[in-house]
Amino acid sequence: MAKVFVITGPSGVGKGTLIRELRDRVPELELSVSATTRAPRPGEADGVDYHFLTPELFAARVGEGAFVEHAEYSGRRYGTLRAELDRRTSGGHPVVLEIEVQGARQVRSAMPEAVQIFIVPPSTDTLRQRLVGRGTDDDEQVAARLEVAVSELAAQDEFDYKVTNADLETAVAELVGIVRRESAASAPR
Ligand SMILES: Nc1ncnc2c1ncn2[C@@H]1O[C@H](COP(=O)(O)OP(=O)(O)OP(=O)(O)O)[C@@H](O)[C@H]1O
Ligand SMILES: Nc1nc2c(ncn2[C@@H]2O[C@H](COP(=O)(O)O)[C@@H](O)[C@H]2O)c(=O)[nH]1
Repeated sequence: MAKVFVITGPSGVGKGTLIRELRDRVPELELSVSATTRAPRPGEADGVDYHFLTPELFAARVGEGAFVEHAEYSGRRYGTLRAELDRRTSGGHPVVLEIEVQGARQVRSAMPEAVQIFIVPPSTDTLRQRLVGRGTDDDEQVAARLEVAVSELAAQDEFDYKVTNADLETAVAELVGIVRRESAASAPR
């Protein structure tokens, strides 16, 4: 069985950046591409960064039971399509999901064997600086994301692992260690 890793934590903490670096070092690690109703950012491509769905199509897919988990975040919908996850796990390679905390909880119920990792920012100030520095969200969106971050940070002890993303290299090395250790532990002998 393919090992599933959930990487969660507040928006702007560096989940996407860490996963890119992690996949450079663990090339067999597959990324499950999420679905969302938010608009693509400059440079984002459909099917690569997200499956971009209209609100109507997303709702229809929810009705069909097509999602493993889904959640509303900052006024938009996000979710993991069962078909996407099945396709990624079918090769037997480890798979990573990058999702917010409500979705991570749903995955914990549906797939208790999945390894859940919470990424912690060095401080709330640093989180704000990263969100602002990324330049993808206006002031109102940054404030909304920081408000959600407060409750997400309060949930960090629910997760199997906590990794602080202060120095990028240190955090990536920690993630590589977790993925390699957990994958080896579940490999057939
Ligand atoms: N260790 C780090 N040190 C400094 N900057 C970082 C570090 N990790 C990530 N960043 C920067 O922080 C910003 C946010 O990172 P990223 O987009 O990866 O966050 P995210 O958690 O994936 O956000 P979202 O959940 O909104 O997708 C980016 O500009 C990224 O370059
Ligand atoms: N529950 C889910 N959350 C997801 C999924 N894909 C991404 N996300 C999370 O949403 C927020 C906002 O993302 P952004 O791309 O608009 O910055 C962030 O925390 C993501 O991790 C998903 O499939 N399910």
